[in-house]
Order: sequence, then C-alpha cells, then structure tokens
Amino acid sequence: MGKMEAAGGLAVTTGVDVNADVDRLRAEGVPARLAAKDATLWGPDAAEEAAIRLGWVDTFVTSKELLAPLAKLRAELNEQGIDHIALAGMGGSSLAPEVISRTLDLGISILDTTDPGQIVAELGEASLRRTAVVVSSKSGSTVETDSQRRAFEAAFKGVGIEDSTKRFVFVTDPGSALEALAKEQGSHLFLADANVGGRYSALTAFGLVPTALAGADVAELIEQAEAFAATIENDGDNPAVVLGAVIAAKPTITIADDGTGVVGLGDWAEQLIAESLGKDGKGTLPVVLEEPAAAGARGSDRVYATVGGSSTGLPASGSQLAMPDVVVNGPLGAQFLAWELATAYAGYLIGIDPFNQPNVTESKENTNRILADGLPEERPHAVDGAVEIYGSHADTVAGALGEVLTNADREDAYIAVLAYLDRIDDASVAALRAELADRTGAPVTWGWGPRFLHSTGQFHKGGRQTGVFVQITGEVGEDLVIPGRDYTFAGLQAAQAAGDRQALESRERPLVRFHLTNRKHGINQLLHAVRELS
Ligand SMILES: O=P(O)(O)OC[C@H]1O[C@](O)(CO)[C@@H](O)[C@@H]1O
Repeated sequence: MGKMEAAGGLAVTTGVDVNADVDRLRAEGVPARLAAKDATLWGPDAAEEAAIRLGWVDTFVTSKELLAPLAKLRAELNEQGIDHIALAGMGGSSLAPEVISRTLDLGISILDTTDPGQIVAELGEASLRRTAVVVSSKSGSTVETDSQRRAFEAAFKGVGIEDSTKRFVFVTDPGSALEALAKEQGSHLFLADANVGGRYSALTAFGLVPTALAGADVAELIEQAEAFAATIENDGDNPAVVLGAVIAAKPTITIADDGTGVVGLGDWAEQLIAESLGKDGKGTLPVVLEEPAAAGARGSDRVYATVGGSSTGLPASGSQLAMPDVVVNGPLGAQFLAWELATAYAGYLIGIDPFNQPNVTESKENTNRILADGLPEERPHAVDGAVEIYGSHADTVAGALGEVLTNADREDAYIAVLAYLDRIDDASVAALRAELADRTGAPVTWGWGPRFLHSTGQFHKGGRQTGVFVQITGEVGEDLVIPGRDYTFAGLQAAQAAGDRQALESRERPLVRFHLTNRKHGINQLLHAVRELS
C-alpha cells in the first residue's frame, strides 16, 4: 500500500501520492522549525498567536510533575469513598479525556452538553455520593462548563453534601476566573500550561487530570508521546510529516477506528482538524465514521483514514474492508502528538493559521443575545407526526430530507447533521448520518450540539461555504435550573441552537430544522423517512 513511514512507535502507511508536499516540508526545514517552536512558520499574521500556542510540542514532559499530586489526590478521594469522576468541559477540555477513557475503558462521565435530560441523569443521589467533578476550562468562562458546575454544586447540596468544595477539581489556565474561584472556595486546582491551546492540550493537565483521577496510567501516555517526540526533527522517518501532507491532500478526511485498540480518536481529531484548518473559506473537513465499513468513507474528494493501536502498521481486519488511503497505527500517546504535528504541517501546506478559531464566537454572541432578548418567533412550515419542519418547502419529513439530498447534489457540497439532543438517550438518531451518506455522494458529518460548536462549528462557519445543514432539536422532558442564572438548561440549549442557526443562515446556507415534539417517535420517523428515500 504505497509509502510507509514508521518511527517512535508509530507508523503511517499511505497510498496517497504526497511526495511533493513531503519533499516541500523537508526542503523548507519545517519539521526542525516546528520542533524549535518557530512561530513564524504560518506567516506574519499568525506569528503573534503562534508565539503563545506552541507549548504542546514538548509540554507533556513537564506534565510528569502532575503524576505525584494526581496519585495522591486519587488516593485521598478513594479513601473518602469517592471513586467516580464526572467531567464538565467542552471541546479541547473534554475530547482528549474521552478518547483516553474509551481506549482504557475507564468509567468516567463526560458532560459536554446542555441537554437537561443528559445532565439530570448524572445527578442521581447514589452516584453523586461517589462522585468528584473535574471542571475543566482553559478560559474559565465557557457557558456550558460554568452551567454544569453550578448544577453539580446545587445537586450536592440537594443530597445533603453542604460543603462540596472538595468534591471539585478545577483545571484551568493561570489567571482565569476559575482559578480565582478555586482559590476562594478552597477546591482542588491544577493549572495548565497557558502556551497550549485547547485542541492541542491532550497531554497537558486537561487530558491527564480527569483520566488519572479515574484510574488511567497517564505516565504511559506521556512515555509514548516522548518516544514519538524523538522523531519530530527527523528529515527521514517522520510519520507526522506524511500524515500532515495526507490531511492537506483533499477537501475531506474520513476517520475510523480500525479496531486494534485506540478507541474514538476521530472525535478528538475532528476538533483538532476542524478548528485548526477550517477557516478563510478553505481547509479540510474531518468526518468521523462509526466503523471502517461505514457509508461515505471513500470518494474522490476525500482521504479515508483508519486509526489503530497495533504497531504492525496495518489494520487487523483490513482484508475485508475498503482499503484505507492512510493507516495510522501506534499507541494513544504517540497518536496525540502525531496528529497535532500533522495538523500544524497541514496548516503550513494549505496556508492557514492553525491556532486561531475566528468564527467560533459568532454563535456564542448570538446565543447571549437570544438569552437576553428571548427566542425568535418561528412557525413551522409543516408538522408531520412528532416532527415540526422549519426551513423547508416540504410538508413531510421525507420531503424535507429529499430537499437536503437535492441541495447536496453538487460536486463540493457536504451535509452536516447538528443534533441538539441527549447523545446517550437519543443515540439512535445518529444512524441518520450513514443513511444520508448512503444516499448521496457527499461527505456527511454528525455533530451533537452544543459539543460540535467547539469543533466542526468553526469549519461550518469559517471553512468552505458548501455545507447543507440539518438541525435537530427536541422537546425536553425534565428541565433543570442553572443556579444563579435566569435561564434553564433547556433555555440555554434552545438559545444555542437558535444562535447557531442564525450564524449559518446569515451565510445563506440551506438549513432545515426538525423539531421533535416527542423525541422517541420523532427519531423513528426521521429514520423511517430517510430509509424510504432512494
Ligand atoms: O477550555 P475552554 O476555554 O472552556 O474552551 C473550550 C473550547 O472552546 C473553544 O475555545 C472554542 O470552541 C475551543 O477551542 C475549546 O477547546
């Protein structure tokens, strides 16, 4: 299968012809310059931000300092009968912990949501009594994270834990409001390296604190990254350089686990690639696949990547599957560093600053305005069973989905399904992605709202403007107040969906919205309707 480059425990094997870009990266000294944290690599406009964003190149070495305090805190918590970790955090503050915990099979709860049902489900008395909450936010000001923290604080009180301050472990940048709060109330506090952006923070306190407290051997992850780091200056044998050229090669990269041990890296890489590269009307769209054989993996406009933990370089079950365009095999710690480096190289090749996220704030500002002024008045164009249809001329769910397929029937289009639902209880709705991919040649990406706002959300607003959007919202069963705020989780979730809708509609992108007046029935209807389409 073409070119294979292996070093530092990780192998990248690809049939994509990336020789010219690999040669260019080497001839221009990019690997050595990045290893030396040269902030001028991405041009003069990017240099100021890059100068304070390159800590990830080696900061994981200093992360070793976290090991002893984390072991001590874990033992302390366990002694108090606290053996469950819940993590409140969005984007870079939760995606790496999620891959680590899925790969190492840790029972951590990750709350990157504003869905009231999903949050209420975490607040049962029996589980709360055993729970410590890691509140992770680099900025310290992310509304979802702050709201989750408030909900936990109230829930602890509700079960008679009056002083819950020691149940909270804060991870944040020095100088943030969260640091001040941790100090004021005497909660546990881990300060992160401020020179590392959220999506590059897997091997800093953001990735390591919650997972170590949940029982992960994070020292091993650091060792794996360290072994791989020895390759990053290499002119030859540099797998990350090849991976970077592959990421830059086509408009879309589809990513699947190959089943050999690293679980769910795609969701983390999705944020890394989408927020780093989806801007200035260009960039690479990452699409996470449910499995290697999933619909939409391949196409002339995309590179199909599989990721695995095996060090043999090829997926174990590769023979029955469509052969990937690129296979990335190696342990998780090396994978983190390899994809980070590769994304930075791809930014260099495409001509994009990989460290800012200029279009993320727009939806947040819309949300804040809506929270202050109220939701916009909107009437459904039609109601079909348990589904209200907005932004379509069709009277039925099938008709509206048919319009989506028609809109996506052009060479450079992609479809994004954005579901503001409970990603555990409403998980079955995600089958819609593969069904849509099966019926169109376009790439189809799935996003749970508001989580995707901190990931592909940047691409949808800042990358190539060819997205066709399907937004799904749903009635809320049990709502939950956010203490100290004059809105509830349901209100926040609805405002986030409306705010993002406004941001997408202002770009004149087609957007159909399905509002499920009964989630279960509405999901069945959507899946039934899409399966009826030819
Ligand atoms: O860690 P914070 O500051 O809460 O931010 C969470 C996420 O929000 C963003 O800043 C913007 O979406 C991401 O880059 C980041 O990972």
